[in-house]
Amino acid sequence: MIVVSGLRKRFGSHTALDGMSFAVEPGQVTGFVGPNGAGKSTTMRVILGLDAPDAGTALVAGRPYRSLTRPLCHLGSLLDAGALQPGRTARNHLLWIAHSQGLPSRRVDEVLERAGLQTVARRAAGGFSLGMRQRLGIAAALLGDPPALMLDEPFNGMDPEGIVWMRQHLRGLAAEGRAVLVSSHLMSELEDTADHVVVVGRGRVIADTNIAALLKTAAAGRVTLRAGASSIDAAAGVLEAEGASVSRTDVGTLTVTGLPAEAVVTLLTTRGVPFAEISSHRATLEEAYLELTRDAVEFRAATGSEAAA
Ligand SMILES: Nc1ncnc2c1ncn2[C@@H]1O[C@H](COP(=O)(O)OP(=O)(O)OP(=O)(O)O)[C@@H](O)[C@H]1O
Repeated sequence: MIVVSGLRKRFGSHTALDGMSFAVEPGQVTGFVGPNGAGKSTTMRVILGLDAPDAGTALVAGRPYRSLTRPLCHLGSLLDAGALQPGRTARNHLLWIAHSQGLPSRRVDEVLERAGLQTVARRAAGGFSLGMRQRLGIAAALLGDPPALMLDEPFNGMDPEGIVWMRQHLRGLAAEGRAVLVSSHLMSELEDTADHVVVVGRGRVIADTNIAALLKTAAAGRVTLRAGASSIDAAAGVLEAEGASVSRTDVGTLTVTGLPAEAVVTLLTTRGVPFAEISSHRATLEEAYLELTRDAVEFRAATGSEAAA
């Protein structure tokens, strides 16, 4: 388990971490999401002891990472897939790490197979695509068979097949009981992958929530109604008269809030207003993310100005 408490870190006058606190539980994939510059990589570097915080603590298995005797057996990490010696083969890259940590060579062949890299194991890693380097980084993170894993933007550079592989792989690692922390600046990348999400902005946590609960709240009370051009206005009028709020989201489509789907069906049927389809809205993770951060005015303003810059 990874526990981060009250981390603060300044680079000159810039505050990168402003009281970052969260825990990564075993048996689940925890998404670590926020816009560029939100402090995700800095947090991960602090967890690994690569950056020293000005305040706060980051503990792995109850201790600072640097004080662990065999750190790779407690936490496997992938921060920068490009950090390898280009002339070295994938297998030799892993052998070098394994031997430096007193791990047996057989682990190298096991993780190569797990990452789907057996056929390219004897090729120089310098010729690998970014997606293959990500796989090699994951193989390295697994060498010590650690109960916790931490991956910074592992979907970067992956083709669609690689993304599917990565999602299944992360889910498999969590199913084995490991605590898996995965950062991304795109909430949608974590669809069908994360069980839990820690949303960050400007160096602090905006939300720390279970994905299922988040999607349920985001979708709560929204109904999509499709009707023909001749009845759509009548449908809107009937529903508004009952206190619902109605907005036109597309031609022939209304989004209704304030009335459950069953009530919308009953009302339109009893008033004789024809409709083609009524469905409860299923929120996407991206929608839930936007809803979650809607009130964080400072965060949204920062995101906008950063985007403009
Ligand atoms: N070594 C450093 N020196 C100066 N500023 C830094 C340094 N490392 C990070 N920062 C700044 O700290 C802030 C947080 O950066 P960080 O890389 O942790 O964000 P991030 O959420 O990982 O973003 P990204 O998705 O772009 O990787 C940024 O404003 C960044 O410019």
